[in-house]
Parts: sequence; structure tokens; C-alpha cells
Amino acid sequence: MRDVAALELVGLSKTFVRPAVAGLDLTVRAGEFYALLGPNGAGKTTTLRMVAGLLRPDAGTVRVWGHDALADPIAAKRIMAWIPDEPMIYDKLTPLEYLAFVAGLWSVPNAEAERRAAELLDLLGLDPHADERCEGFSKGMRQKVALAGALIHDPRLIILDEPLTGLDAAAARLVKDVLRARVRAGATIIMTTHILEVAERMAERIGVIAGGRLIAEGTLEELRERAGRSGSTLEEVFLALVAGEGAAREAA
Ligand SMILES: Nc1ncnc2c1ncn2[C@@H]1O[C@H](COP(=O)(O)OP(=O)(O)OP(=O)(O)O)[C@@H](O)[C@H]1O
Repeated sequence: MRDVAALELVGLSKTFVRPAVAGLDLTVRAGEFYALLGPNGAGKTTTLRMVAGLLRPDAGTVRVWGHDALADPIAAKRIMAWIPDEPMIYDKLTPLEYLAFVAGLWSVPNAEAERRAAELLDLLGLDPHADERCEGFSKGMRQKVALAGALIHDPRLIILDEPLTGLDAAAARLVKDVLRARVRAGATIIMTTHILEVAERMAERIGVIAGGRLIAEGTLEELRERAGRSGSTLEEVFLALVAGEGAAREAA
């Protein structure tokens, strides 16, 4: 399995009124931390929703660790986690109850589920609230509960849409630490973010999407070279790449 990509998208397409994702080819290697960047409306969320099985592509293929996610969605979902930008949790449950519920959906054995729940609540600083109902929780606490729920079945591929939006500095630090630890333990992460510093610091490779296509990809150094901006910040590189793509599309 070593050479199998964690995620492979080929020719992925989805049109609403206009094309949102337009023949996207993207490969994320096993064990990497990959950041997906792009301007508003670039097609990032639409892409991830198709990977997570929430939206049917018009064309293209999605492979998750070699499993065809369209033909065999259950096999793909078993090994991945999807954390949307506004995750849903059950207000009437406590974090402990919620984690037990989600673990049950994934058939995680009870003792293992309890061990993982205790570990995640501890890592995310939710311990003191483990037995309080989620209904009174702040946005950041809810996001952390949702993240814990998404990790309870120990997914190999973790897909997050803007996971740090709305988190205070301490919560963002905890979430980043948990994600880094997952990658160290062998998981693969794909994350969209508009916080370019986060992509710069955390991601091994960065993909830039514009107009539903991948316009550039690589390490920060490779992207700098591509944009002809050695020594620049990711923000400068990103803006140069997106502006270049916009000009090329207008000229076409
Ligand atoms: N359910 C939908 N119905 C109609 N149009 C949609 C729908 N979802 C997305 N779109 C359109 O598809 C395009 C891509 O949207 P998407 O949310 O994937 O972009 P994004 O890169 O995630 O943007 P942002 O950074 O603003 O979150 C946009 O033009 C958007 O208006």
C-alpha cells in the first residue's frame, strides 16, 4: 500500500450554474499534510464535498487509498474523516455521549472507543466539559467536539474545511497540535484555509485552486520559483499566482 495515494482526483467536475470544479486533477500522497488554497469561489469546498461523498460529481473519479469513492463509498468513508467549516453536533448530548454515539456508528469496540474519547477530550482541552450538554458551548468548543467526533474512528485521511476559523489562539494551537500529531502517527491531512501563515507553517505541500482547476502545486519553495518570487511570503506568491491565472483566463 506504500505507493498508493491517500487521495487521487482525476478529471473531477461539477457545474452548478457555472462550472465550480472543472476537470480537477489532484494527488495527495500518503502521510503528507496538504493545504488547499484558493480565492473565494475557487471550488475548494465543492471539491471536498465530492470527496466526502456529499455531492455527486458530474464527471471524474475519486480514489481514497485506492478505493473508488463513487463506486464503493462505504469503503472510502471508513478510512476518512470530513470536518466541514460549520460542523453539526447533537446539542442534547454531552461530548462523552456524542463521542460514544459516533464511535458506535463506526463500530469501534467499546473499550477502544472509551480510550480514544478520553484521549481526544484531554488533547483538545474538553475534559472539564466532558459531561456538560453541548447546547451551551461556544463555537470553538463545538468545533473541537466535532473534530474529536471525526477522529474517533482513527481515520487515515482527514479532510478539513477551514478548521481554524473562529477559534481563539489557544484553541487554534490545540487543534494544530492534534493535527500535527495525527500526521506524525501516519495519517494524511488535507485542509483548506484562508490563513496563509497556517499553510506556510504546517503544510508540506500546497495546492492552489482557481476557477475549479489546480493552477499550481508544490512546496512553498517550489511555488516561489513558479511565481518567480524567491524569498517571498506565501501571501505574495499566492496573490501572484492567482493574478497570473486571472490574466491568462481573460486573455483566452
Ligand atoms: N449548492 C450550490 N449551488 C449553486 N452554486 C454553488 C453551490 N455550491 C457552490 N456553488 C458555487 O460554486 C462555486 C465554488 O464554490 P465553493 O464553495 O466550492 O468555493 P470555495 O473555493 O470553497 O470558496 P470559499 O473560499 O469562499 O469558501 C461558487 O461560484 C459557488 O457560488
